[in-house]
Order: sequence, then C-alpha cells, then structure tokens
Amino acid sequence: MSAPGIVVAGLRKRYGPTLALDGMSFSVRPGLVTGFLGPNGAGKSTTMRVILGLDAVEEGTALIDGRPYRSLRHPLTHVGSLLDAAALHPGRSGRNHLLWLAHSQGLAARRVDQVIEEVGLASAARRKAGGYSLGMRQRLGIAAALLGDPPIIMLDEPFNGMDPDGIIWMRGFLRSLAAQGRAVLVSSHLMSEVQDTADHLVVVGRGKAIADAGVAELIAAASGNRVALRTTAGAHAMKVLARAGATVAATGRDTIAVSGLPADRIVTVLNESAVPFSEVSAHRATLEDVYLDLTREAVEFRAATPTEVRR
Ligand SMILES: Nc1ncnc2c1ncn2[C@@H]1O[C@H](COP(=O)(O)OP(=O)(O)OP(=O)(O)O)[C@@H](O)[C@H]1O
Repeated sequence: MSAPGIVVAGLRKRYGPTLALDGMSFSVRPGLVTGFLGPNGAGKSTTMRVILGLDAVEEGTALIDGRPYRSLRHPLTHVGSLLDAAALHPGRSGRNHLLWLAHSQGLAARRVDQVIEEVGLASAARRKAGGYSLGMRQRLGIAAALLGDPPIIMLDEPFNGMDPDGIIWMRGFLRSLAAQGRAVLVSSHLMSEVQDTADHLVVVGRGKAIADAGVAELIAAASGNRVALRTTAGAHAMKVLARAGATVAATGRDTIAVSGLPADRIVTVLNESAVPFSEVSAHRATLEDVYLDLTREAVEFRAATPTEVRR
C-alpha cells in the first residue's frame, strides 16, 4: 500500500549558484495540521512547487498518496493548494473563476456553490475578483483548493491579509479539515497562529528540515523545568535562591527565571527570607522561542541586535 499524505525525500535543487533545496525530507500525515516554518529563503515555497510538479529537482522525490503529482489524472481530487492568492483573473467574478476551474478538471458545477459557502464567500461570489481584499482572495483560493474534495491540502501563508475575524475563522477551518482526516500543510511566519492551529511542525532552514516533531513535544522540550518569578526585590530574591542552589537570571524589570529548584521550594525559600513576590509560575516556552532557537543558525538575513550595534 502506498503511503498516505505527502512524502518528500532528499529533494535537491539549485537556482544558479543558490542551493534552494539541500536534502529536504519530511512527511505530512492525514488527520493533522502540519505547520511549515522557516526563515525567508529557507525553501518552503520551492518545496511546495516541487510537490505540485511546478519545479523540477536534481535529486529526490515528492509523492502525493504514493505517486508523483504529474502522474495524477485528476490532481485536484488528490491535492488542493493555494500558493499565490493574487493569481486570478481580475475581471472574472469569484464564482466564475471557480466554475472555470471546476470545468477544466471535470468537476460538477454544484460543487462550486458548496465550496463558496464553506469559505464564507457567498455574499461576494458574484463580484469581480479584482476588487477583492487580500483576505477575500485567500478565501477564494481556499475554495479553489477544496473543489475536488481532496484528502491533502497545502496552503502557503493562508493567514496573510486576514483580519482578526478571518484569522479566527481560518484557524477553526484548518482544524476542521484535519478533523475530517485530511493531511493539511500550512506555511506561515505567524508563530502564534501556528501554535494555536498546528499539531505537528516541520521547521526548515537553508533547504533542509531541521525539526520534524509535534508542537506540544517541541514546546515542552524548550520549556525545560524553569520557573518564572515576579518580584519587586529582584536582587534579594536572586541572592537567597542562588544560596539555596538555584540558577537565576533576570529576564525583565521585575521578572527572574529560576531553574534547579521546584516551584514549591522557591516559595518556601522566599518566604523564609521575607522576600516579597507576586507570582511564581512554571515557565512555558512559546512556539516563537522554539522557532528562534531552532533557526538561529539558519537565518540568511538577520538584522544586528541592539547589543551588537552598541558593541
Ligand atoms: N525562481 C527562482 N529563481 C532564482 N532563485 C530562486 C527562485 N525561487 C527561489 N529562489 C531561491 O531559492 C531559495 C529558496 O526560496 P523559497 O522561495 O523557496 O524560500 P521560502 O522559504 O519560501 O521563503 P519566504 O519565507 O521568503 O517565502 C532562496 O534563496 C531564493 O532566493
């Protein structure tokens, strides 16, 4: 039986002197939203284009349900994608754009009205797509991706241009696609959206995957057993905690990160020395912390930090 979802193995691709893909390998499993993250130029769009047979590679394979995209007779029924929300005919209505696509793929016209309804575009469907906002174009692109009711969905930056209502809708929508058993691959630079939406993460840097793991697992590993302490008596707190065996570091004007002692022991030590504090809580890393840590070495264009500028 062929592997379901997307399986990318050992992709290598050059653009002139640029090595865009350097052994890119990962898989996208059914029933999960997989976040696809990485710095600018890391190879996310190139990988997506290769999966869709739009770009050739020198080495490696990209398979959709076990088969290369180009061998699929009705590709829209296998994989739906949104790579560029701006790619539509501005003079055509959203509905006509979808009708044209459905027709070209031998799909029933009634499916067009279903997907328009699903993405919340019914009131604008008969207006010219040229006048759509970026958020509406994203919805239209997603409607197009869903036309063939495919088991695999691949979206490049779907949160771009969405207002807060749109973002909340998108989050729920992507989750519901995965809950229906589809394999969903979503690239994004918006860490908090990915943290709230994805189950699994593929983080890429310089043309290869540098992490391929569950979101919860990555966040738990980055959180360690650190405790965050809020106190107006920082110096005193640091002194007594260090004496009790903790490792301490100031993280803000009145916040301290403590490791090496459990939270209840920290409270006892502070109370014994009459150090005032307003909060002691287990530190929980964010996806942004995880991402910045993983990609530190892989960022191509990085501005100097304020400390570096001062030096
Ligand atoms: N058509 C092209 N011609 C030349 N170089 C290209 C082309 N497409 C991509 N590249 C280069 O390949 C590398 C990977 O680019 P890619 O667009 O895949 O990265 P990305 O991770 O999608 O970046 P971003 O987050 O900015 O969208 C970059 O160095 C880029 O400049």
